[in-house]
Amino acid sequence: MAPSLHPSIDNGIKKGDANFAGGKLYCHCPSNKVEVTLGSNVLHNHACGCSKCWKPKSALFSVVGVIPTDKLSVTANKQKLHVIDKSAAIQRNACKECGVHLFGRIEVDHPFKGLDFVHTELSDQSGWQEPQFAAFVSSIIEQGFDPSQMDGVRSKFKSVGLETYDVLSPALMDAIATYTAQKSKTSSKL
Ligand SMILES: N[C@@H](CCC(=O)N[C@@H](CS)C(=O)NCC(=O)O)C(=O)O
Ligand SMILES: [Zn+2]
Ligand SMILES: [Zn+2]
Repeated sequence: MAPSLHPSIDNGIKKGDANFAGGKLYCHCPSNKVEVTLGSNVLHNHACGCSKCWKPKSALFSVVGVIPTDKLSVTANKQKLHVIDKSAAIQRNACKECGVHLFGRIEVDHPFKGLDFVHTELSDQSGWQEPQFAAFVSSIIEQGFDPSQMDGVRSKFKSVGLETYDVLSPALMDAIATYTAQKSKTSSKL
């Protein structure tokens, strides 16, 4: 059997609702769940193969999107959250009990500062933006995936309509490079 990329991708992608206004995310604890309320839909939702993003059990990829920081609030059991790696650019706030990542926040100077990273599968509502592309695909090899099986992974993504990249999508890489150019004041010379 082919390995699971992610439960929301394996059997084809369900389109989101352009008018969806947001909803709640919950951790996996059976009780006293951490609850996060999102005041809008997410943007740039995508599969991520990196080793740092939270993924459901037996999935090779995470599915993660972004939302402006001011649209996110922790509305229950905030005391159960801790930052798993304080040295990372994305401060991933995870539940101490079940390990689920509720949101990742950028506190340092960074092109994506002001955006929080969230996993909409932690919601029981539908309408969230569907995954748009797959990022950090080759990173799954670093976590033990057999490199000879990568063609199968990339063709599976393509078969459900997702382009694959080994870093981020061209649009996001351009946004990062634009930020870097502006910061080093080189953009005026081009
Ligand atoms: N190959 C590395 C890639 C890690 C990486 O760069 N992840 C990206 C996508 S989430 C990132 O922006 N990380 C910033 C961070 O984790 O703070 C891994 O799998 O650990
Ligand atoms: Zn939990
Ligand atoms: Zn990642």
